[in-house]
Amino acid sequence: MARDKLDSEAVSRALAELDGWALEDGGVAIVRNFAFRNFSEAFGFMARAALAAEKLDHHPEWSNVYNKVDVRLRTHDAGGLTDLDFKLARKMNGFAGN
Ligand SMILES: C[C@H](O)[C@H](O)[C@H]1CNC2=NC(N)=NC(=O)C2=N1
Repeated sequence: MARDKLDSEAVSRALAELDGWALEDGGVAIVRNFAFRNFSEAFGFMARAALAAEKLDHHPEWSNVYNKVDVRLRTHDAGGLTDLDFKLARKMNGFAGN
C-alpha cells in the first residue's frame, strides 16, 4: 500500500533514483532545497506542487523565501517514509525541471 512505511533498504533504493533529495538525520524524512530564478518561478513551482499534493492527499512541509523553496516530506500517518513521499518528490523534481 502507498501509505505503508518503507524499510530502510526500500528507502535507499528509492532515494538512489531520485535527484537532489537527501535523507534527514534519523531517516524519518527526505529533504530538498530548490532554487529558482526569482520569486515568480518559485511560487509557480509551489502552485503546481500544491495541486499534485492535494490530488495525492499527501502534503509537504515547506518554506519559501524569495527564490528558495525548502521541502521536507514524510508520512506522519505511517511514522516514516512511504511510496507517497517518493511519488510527490518525483513530481516536484519534474515541476522544477529535473
Ligand atoms: C487525513 C489525511 O488523509 C491525512 O492526514 C494525510 C494528509 N496529508 C498527509 N501528508 C503527509 N505528508 N503525510 C501524511 O501522513 C498525510 N496524511
